[in-house]
Amino acid sequence: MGSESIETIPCLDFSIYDSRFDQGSEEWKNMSKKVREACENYGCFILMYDKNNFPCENMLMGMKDLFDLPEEIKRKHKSDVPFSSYNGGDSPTIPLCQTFGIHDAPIQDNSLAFTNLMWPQGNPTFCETLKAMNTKMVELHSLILKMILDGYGLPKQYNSTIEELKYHSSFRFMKYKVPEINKDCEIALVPHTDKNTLTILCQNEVQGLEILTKANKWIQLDIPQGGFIVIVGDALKAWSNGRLHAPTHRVTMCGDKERYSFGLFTIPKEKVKIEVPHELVDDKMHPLRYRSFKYGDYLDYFVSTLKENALEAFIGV
Ligand SMILES: O=C(O)CCC(=O)C(=O)O
Ligand SMILES: [Fe+2]
Repeated sequence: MGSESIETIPCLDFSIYDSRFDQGSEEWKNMSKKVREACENYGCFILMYDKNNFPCENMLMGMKDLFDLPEEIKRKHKSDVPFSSYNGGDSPTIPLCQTFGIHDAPIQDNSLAFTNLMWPQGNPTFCETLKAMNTKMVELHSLILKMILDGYGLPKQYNSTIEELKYHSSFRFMKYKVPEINKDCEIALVPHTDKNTLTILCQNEVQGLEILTKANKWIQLDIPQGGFIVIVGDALKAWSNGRLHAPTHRVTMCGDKERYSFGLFTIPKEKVKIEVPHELVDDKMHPLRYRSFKYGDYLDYFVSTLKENALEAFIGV
């Protein structure tokens, strides 16, 4: 055996942290430092939550019913927002994966409109669970982004930047099919970085998410029940002058059980300029890596080129 140690993604216990948590306390500062370090070193971490606060089990149950609906009903979900319409698993980038994206679902009408489109007879349980899950996940995004600000010791004036970085959200449902019988394992979602600000995902008991480390090694995540995975996206990486890492990740399906995951993706306001805070730039260790940009322009660029290194190509100094 070699002496190489296997890297593990940090696991942070957030069960006592909510929006009412004392943000000046030592505990808060310690956790902010751990969040910052995890996001710098890995671009992701596992977050253990209080099960009483997040209706994950109910959401996973509801989404099984959603994916069991007839294809012609699911196809009714169409959206102008990129990657949000129903995708039935026939895309080359997501060969085994079916997805729905609901843009700005916390706005009550969007959750209701989506539910009523899928279940014209109504499905109040699904709708209420979606709204509750959304609200809680948006709160968690705010908490983590605040911790990142505090982890860098940035002044409060940047709170408004956080608001802009998480201005929109997309709630996404994913179902991964089992690989064909003659295949052991199959890539179900091709390697990519998330283009948004921050992603928080929850899954059923079937693992499959893999992260490429900075040392260029794929590691399989083992996300426990009661845990989310938090992933830094390109927009947050750019804002942080590349100090936070946006990890390449993929999903590999093995075995004979379907995988379900859902997540909330926060997305910057399209028209606002994303600009690296001057506090995160210095001549020696952290020279400026990214020019300021409008997020909407970056997304257009990515959608039209689908370049793997879109961020560097678009705004790299
Ligand atoms: O399903 C997962 O665990 C990962 C999904 C993902 O990476 C994405 O939708 O961007
Ligand atoms: Fe992703």
